[in-house]
Amino acid sequence: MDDDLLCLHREWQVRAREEVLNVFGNEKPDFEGLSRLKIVTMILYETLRLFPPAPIYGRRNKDEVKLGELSLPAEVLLIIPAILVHYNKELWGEDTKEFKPERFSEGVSKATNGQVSFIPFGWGPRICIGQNFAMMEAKMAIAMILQKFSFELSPSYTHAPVAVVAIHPQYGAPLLMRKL
Ligand code: HEM
Repeated sequence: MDDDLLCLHREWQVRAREEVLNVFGNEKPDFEGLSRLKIVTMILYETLRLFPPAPIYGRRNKDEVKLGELSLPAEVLLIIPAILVHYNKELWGEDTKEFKPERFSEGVSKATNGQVSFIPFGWGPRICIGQNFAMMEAKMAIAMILQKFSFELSPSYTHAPVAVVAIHPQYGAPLLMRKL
């Protein structure tokens, strides 16, 4: 999904490549450098907002709990619609459907005004244990691709995100890669 969005928004592909080349040149990305990638991180967050791989997930409350005016008996299955939260206009503004990595230019808490409105990895004590690993892995893959290739969507691409367990492009995302 990230590569697709960088094809559709070439200006962000250019900005991300500039950053990657500034930080690593043609050297292999290392952990310290990956932590300094700001533009790439903004792009990743915005991609996770628009296309959260886990669009909904469930939680079961162990004991009876009061939630605002609701009283939930024990063992109720709660479905958390992360994708609806990510597209909520009250939380994100009228441009919620647009790809705008600049929302995250000052980090997640600024982008969300301190609310729990960005939840691609869940939230609270059971937040995804692999989130840092997943972010590092994605940054490394993107950095290595950006160092060596420019890319655009193949004309055969059809935009058809589908959720079967995780959100992914239904017909794949064929890219045309050009060696730099
Ligand atoms: C982009 C990649 C990933 C996304 C979007 C993601 C998303 C999530 C979400 C939403 C949850 C919470 C589910 C719930 O509350 O029911 C979760 C939990 C979890 N994730 Fe991930 N995840 C990702 C990558 C990974 C990776 C790479 C690992 C392992 C290396 C991992 C391991 C786990 C584990 C073990 C839990 C359960 C934590 C617990 O219940 O205490 N995830 N993940």
